[in-house]
This record gives sequence, C-alpha cells and structure tokens, in this order.
Amino acid sequence: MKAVLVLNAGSSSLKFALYAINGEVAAAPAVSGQVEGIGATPEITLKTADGQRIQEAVNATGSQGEQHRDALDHVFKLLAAHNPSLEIVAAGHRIVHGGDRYSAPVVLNAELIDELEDFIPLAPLHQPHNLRAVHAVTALMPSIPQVGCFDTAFHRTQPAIAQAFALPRRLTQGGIKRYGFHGLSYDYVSRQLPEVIGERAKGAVVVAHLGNGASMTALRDGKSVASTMGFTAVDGLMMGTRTGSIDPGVLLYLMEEKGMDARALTRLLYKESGLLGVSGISQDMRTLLAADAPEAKEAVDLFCYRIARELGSLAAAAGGLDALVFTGGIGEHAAPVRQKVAELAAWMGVKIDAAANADHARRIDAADSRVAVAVVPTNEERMIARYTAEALRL
Ligand SMILES: Nc1ncnc2c1ncn2[C@@H]1O[C@H](COP(=O)(O)OP(=O)(O)O)[C@@H](O)[C@H]1O
Ligand SMILES: CC(=O)OP(=O)(O)O
Ligand SMILES: [Mg+2]
Repeated sequence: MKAVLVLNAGSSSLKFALYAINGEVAAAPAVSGQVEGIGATPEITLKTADGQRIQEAVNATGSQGEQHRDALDHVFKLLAAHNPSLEIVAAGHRIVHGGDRYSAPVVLNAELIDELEDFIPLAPLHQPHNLRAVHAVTALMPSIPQVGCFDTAFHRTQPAIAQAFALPRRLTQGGIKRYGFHGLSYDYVSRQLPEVIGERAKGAVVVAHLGNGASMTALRDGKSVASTMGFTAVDGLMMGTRTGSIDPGVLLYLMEEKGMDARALTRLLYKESGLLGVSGISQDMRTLLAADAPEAKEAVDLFCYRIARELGSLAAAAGGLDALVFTGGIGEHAAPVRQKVAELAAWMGVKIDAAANADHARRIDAADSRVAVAVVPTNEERMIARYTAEALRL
C-alpha cells in the first residue's frame, strides 16, 4: 500500500510518522515516533500499529544542527527496518515559516526551498531543521514529491489590524508583521471542535497550544483572528526556554549598557529564558511540577499568569469567550497548569471540574461554568499527512 512519510522537526525534537493512503489518509499511522532531547542526550522511540515499541539512544554529538542530522539518519534507519511493506510515495514536512506568501501547503522544488531558506533568521530554532529534513529526503529518495506545510498558513485569515505592528508603513509593507505559528496544530484542533464543544465551535474560542514552544490563538467560526506569536516564534507566552513578549527597551538596554550583540541576545531570548531561565532548574514542565524548590513554583506561576493575561487580550480580539481549549504536551497533560489558569480566569466565567481535569477528560468545565473548557490532543503529523495527500491528489 502507498504511504506518506511525515517529518515534523521541532526545536529539540523530531517527530515522524508513516500514514497509509487508501483513497484517504489512514486514521492512525502504521509507524510513528519521535527523537526527543536533541541538543542534550537524544533518544528515539518508534511505535508500530501492532504495538511494538522500540526505544534507543541516538548516537549524536556536535552542534544542534549536527545532532538533528544524526537524528534523521537514525529515523531513516529504523523506518527501513520496521516499515510494514508500505511504499513511500511522498513526504510531508512541517515548515515553520512561510512568510507572507504561503497560505496553503505547497509542493516543494529547489527554487522554493531557496526562498524558504531566507526565513531561517526568522525562526532559527525551527526553519533550518525543517529544511534539513527536506534535503535529507531528497538525498535518500530523490524521486518522491515533497510537500511543505506551514505553521504560519492557518493565521493568514486574520484581519490586517491583528497582523500589524505600529511601525512605519514601509516596514509593514516589507513584511514586518505578526505571522503567528503552531498553525498545523490549531487547524487540527479547530476541526475537532464541533465534536467536543458543539455550536460553541462557531463562536469565540481561545486555543492554548502549550508545548515546549507555546502560543494561544483566538478563533471565530474556527478561523484564526489573532494570536500571541508574532513576526517570530519568540513572542507572546513564556515558553520552555523562550522569553515570550518582553519590553523591547530591555533589549536596547542590554545592547547599549551590557554590550550584548545580536547573537548573545538570540541565545538569551530563545535558549536561556522561559521556564528554564526563571526556575534555573529545567525547561521541562514535568520536572518543575515535581520539584520542591520555590524557583520551580515561581516559574510555573509566571507561565500560568502569562497565559491568563493573554487570554484576556485574545477574548477582546475575538469579542468574547465561548470556549477555552488546551492542547500541546503541557496543555494535554499538566492538570495543575490548567487548574491555575482556570482560577485566574474565573472572572471571565471559566470554572473547571477538578475530577474531570485530573482525568484529562475531553470536557473539563464545571456544570455551572459559563465558558466551555476542553482538552483536545493535537496531531500535527496527521494534519501534515492530509495536506500532503491533498496537495498531490494521492
Ligand atoms: N505528563 C505531563 N505532565 C506535565 N507536563 C508534561 C507531561 N507530558 C509532557 N509534558 C510537557 O510538555 C512539554 C513538551 O510538549 P510538546 O508539545 O511535546 O513539545 P514540542 O513543542 O517539542 O512539540 C514539556 O514541557 C513537557 O514537560
Ligand atoms: C513554532 C514553535 O514554537 O514550535 P515548537 O512548539 O515545535 O517549538
Ligand atoms: Mg510543538
């Protein structure tokens, strides 16, 4: 049977999946898995549809980029050994930045890949790894078509006012504006919403995608109307290692008074801040929730506070709040984070049911909550497989 290979290269992870195509994309992947801990001690996990689970260390050293390359090699090696006789006829990739130009998935060619290389400075933690995965597939399977699926595309429905910075016109016209990210996740979640929250899916909904990278998006009728991430994926919420929104005056101060250059600021904003920087312990929410240190609690509290502040802002953009939806590794699994956010948003009519929250149930709102509250596991890989099959009419 034919299959699509999906590669989703994140900042510190590489997720992969093989989806069989038989008229439509299979509901579940035949093989899937991920490499986690790229940059530290990468480990690969592969799962097959018949329940086999393989876990191995990835032999990777060197820079983040070199480790991503070693991780890809390992993925291809394991896939070759565990492919249940599927014929890979196409590859679909998550590409974080598609700029102003791309509002839908595209079939990749050399010229287009060159153009996407130009966005590397706008998404330094993602774009280079996304494109490395494209090049790796080209080298290994030169004859199969590849499709790029953009994190920014879903947000192109936003009104111009939601995308604008208060900058001189010429800069806005030159493309310096808010793009928004995690679009594959929001698209997937948005399509699940009618089943989970019924008619409210047509109303004002805020989705919180809380993973290692974290953002929130306001939806109206299932379409993006505003988002916390901006020109780059460092804006908005506090994240695992990223600051999120910060007074730009701080950056000017650090440049002028502390002699920090662009490289040092990039490291500070993207890699040394967020949960890791504030706690001084870890970027991993599991570790922080299990820790006794007051610094761990401070980091988690700030993370939740920022979500609650942005929730108010996004409700203003959406013109209300009919539902609040949690997704991403933290959104799906960290009940204490959902609990804290709900407490801070009580004034908006958000009230959750403690038992349903502890169970990670689909609906976690209390019976007397004005706002529906849901937990919807995301699936960027399935979205990429669908987009790829559609773009190539498989
Ligand atoms: N059971 C859990 N409880 C709390 N946090 C969790 C749990 N499982 C995963 N997480 C957190 O989810 C985050 C990773 O989210 P994920 O969406 O997988 O990340 P990525 O952005 O790399 O795709 C990490 O901070 C991790 O600690
Ligand atoms: C855009 C972004 O931040 O992605 P991730 O959550 O994979 O880091
Ligand atoms: Mg992610």
